[in-house]
Amino acid sequence: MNSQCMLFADEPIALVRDAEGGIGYHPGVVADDVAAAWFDALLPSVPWRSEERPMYDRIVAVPRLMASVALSDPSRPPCIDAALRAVCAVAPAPYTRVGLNLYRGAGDSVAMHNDRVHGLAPGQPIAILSLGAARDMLIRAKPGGPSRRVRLESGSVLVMSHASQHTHEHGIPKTSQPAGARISVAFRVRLPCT
Ligand SMILES: O=C(O)CCC(=O)C(=O)O
Ligand SMILES: [Fe+2]
Repeated sequence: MNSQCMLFADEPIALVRDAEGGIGYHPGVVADDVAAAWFDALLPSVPWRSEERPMYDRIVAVPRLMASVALSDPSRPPCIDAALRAVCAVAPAPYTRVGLNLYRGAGDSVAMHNDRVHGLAPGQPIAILSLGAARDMLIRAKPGGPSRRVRLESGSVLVMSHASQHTHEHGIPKTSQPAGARISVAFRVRLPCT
């Protein structure tokens, strides 16, 4: 890599622009060894749950494990606080809750969707820290058209504005390439009593 590339290696990449900051990808927010240590700490300590949902005439398992932890929960894993500080360095906000996803391998995914904004504080970002294996995210404007593909590397933070949830969808498709496990840690600002 030449010095020009080195200089800009960790620059944020704007993927979507809007009045609230749009959607941006911040590579290298957390060093690789730190991200790996947080992955190793979260994998066994988070209360992962599997969910089912109806699909046509069947009930199917949601293809990933999920968990949710309040940032005020005294039993939260300590690295959540360290992760919060790292995320606040690029997307400061009064976060209240983290939603975690565990993609066990290449077959785990999340379908294209926007995050439900009901109960989230207007104007506040959603910041997703990636740990473990890199996976691609697709981002597409709601009217349809081409998707933008962004590789979410371990230690990166993807920041999405509240407004962008009305205009764009995002998802993590299954991949035909072998993939190790990945944990995403999504920081959100919930309104009180929702
Ligand atoms: O795992 C990710 O990076 C995305 C997760 C996501 O979109 C969600 O939990 O709503
Ligand atoms: Fe989402």
